[in-house]
Amino acid sequence: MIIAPSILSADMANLKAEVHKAESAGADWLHVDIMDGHFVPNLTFGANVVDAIRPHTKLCLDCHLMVANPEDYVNSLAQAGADIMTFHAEASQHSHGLIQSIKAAGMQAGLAINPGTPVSAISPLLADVDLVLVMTVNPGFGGQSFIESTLDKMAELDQWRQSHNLAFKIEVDGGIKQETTKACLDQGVDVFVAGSYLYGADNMQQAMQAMRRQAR
Ligand SMILES: O=C(CO)[C@H](O)[C@H](O)COP(=O)(O)O
Repeated sequence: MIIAPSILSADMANLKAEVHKAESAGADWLHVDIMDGHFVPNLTFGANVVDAIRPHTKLCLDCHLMVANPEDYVNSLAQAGADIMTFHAEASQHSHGLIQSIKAAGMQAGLAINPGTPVSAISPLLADVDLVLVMTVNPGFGGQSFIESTLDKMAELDQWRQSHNLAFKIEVDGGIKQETTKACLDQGVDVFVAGSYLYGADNMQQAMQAMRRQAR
C-alpha cells in the first residue's frame, strides 16, 4: 500500500519541516492539493509550492488539481517537478487530450471523480491513465467524513482493471484514517491520501503504521 500524507493539513509556516516529517515517518508519496477557488470554494497553492518543496524531498509529488482549467497547469507543474498530475473528469471537456499532454510533459496522468460521478463517466479513459482518484469526500476541505457509498466505485474500478488487464492505481482521498483504510483495502485500493489523520496525529509514524497494519 502507498500512503500519501496531504500537505493541505500541514503547518504552512513550516512547510519544509512538515515535508521532512512525513518523509521520516515513512510516507511513500506526498499529496499536493491545488485548489483554485473556482472548481472548489477553497484556494490553496500552485506550481510555486511544488517548485519550493521539490529540492527538499525525493518522494513522489502527487499533485491533485481541483481547478476549473486543468489544461493551463501542465507545463508549470512539469517544470516544477511534479511526478503525477491528477485532474477532475468534471473539470475538463478534453480529458483524453489532457491525459496525453500530461504524459508528453513527462508526468504520470491521473483522473479524479467526485463522490457524485459514476465510474461509467470515465470508463473510456481507463486504458490511458496511470491512476484513478476516487474522492471519498466532496473536494475542497480537509477534515470531512468519509462517504461510504464511494466504496462501490473502488470495487467497480478494481473489477474493470482486472477484466481489462490494466495497471492503473486506485487512490482514495478524504476522511482516510485507520478505520476507513481497511474498508478501502478490501475493495482493491492502492494509494491512501490522509491529511488531518496524519498531520493531526501526536506521532505520525505510529499513525501510518496503524494504517499499514490494516493490510495484514
Ligand atoms: O483533496 C482533499 C480535499 O479536497 C484533501 O486531500 C483531503 O481532504 C485530505 O484531508 P483529510 O484526510 O483531512 O480528509
